Amino acid sequence: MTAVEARNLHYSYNGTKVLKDINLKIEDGEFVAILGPNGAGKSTLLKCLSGILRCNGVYISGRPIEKYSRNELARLIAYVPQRTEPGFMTVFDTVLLGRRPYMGLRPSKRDIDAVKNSLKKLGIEHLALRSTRELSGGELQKVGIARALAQEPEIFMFDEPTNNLDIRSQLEVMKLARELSSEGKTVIMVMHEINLALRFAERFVFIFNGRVVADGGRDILRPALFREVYGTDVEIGEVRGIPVVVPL
Ligand SMILES: Nc1ncnc2c1ncn2[C@@H]1O[C@H](COP(=O)(O)OP(=O)(O)OP(=O)(O)O)[C@@H](O)[C@H]1O
Repeated sequence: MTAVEARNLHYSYNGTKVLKDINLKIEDGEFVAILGPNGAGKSTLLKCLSGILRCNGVYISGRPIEKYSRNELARLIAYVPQRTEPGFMTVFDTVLLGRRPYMGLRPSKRDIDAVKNSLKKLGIEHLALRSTRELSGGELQKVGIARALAQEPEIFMFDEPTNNLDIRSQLEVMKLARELSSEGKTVIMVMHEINLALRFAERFVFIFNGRVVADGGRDILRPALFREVYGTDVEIGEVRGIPVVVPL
């Protein structure tokens, strides 16, 4: 079934059009990387698809996004922003916020367990009682991802989740995303690290000047596409069977 769909999606900020006629159909369990240069409209697209920005033409499981209540949407979609803002709460309580769509006045054992499991998955249990104001950029990034896991949604939308992460943590996050997708969750990830995208995602959507200019599997990744979208020459090779893009 189609998890997320955009039909003739347009979006403007103060009269300036940044998304133009976007048509996309993302199926349940797909792992899609959204790629493209700075300012192309990737984050805006993710915000439209997640309901953070109100746009016409977004459908979640075949139903217009505006027909869902906030709570319904929060059970379906977890959106992880580019930057998780630090606050006065502990890491544990911040991740517990992901349980809000399910929680009554007090967290249940199920809520607590979901938080503990998410912290464990991200390898940050030792930070549970630290204030989020005392974390490094990468640690904070992991807190944002843990909060999304605790939310137990059907669809994950990540905006550059590997930002601030060291190479080992980058791999862990990408493996986690692939695991989610193999469990049937839909993963939509805005990212710049083309080689990580190539290795882990199964579909690539390139945004350029607010439009989808390419959409497909590894076979669409040709040097001509990189020249068109990024204005740079690349060579596409392979290491241990994994495709690698090298800018020249
Ligand atoms: N809140 C806003 N108000 C006005 N213009 C905005 C706003 N947010 C983004 N823009 C503009 O919209 C365009 C698309 O921005 P967006 O953040 O979607 O790009 P992006 O592809 O995610 O870029 P990056 O890779 O640099 O994160 C840019 O020209 C940006 O300056």
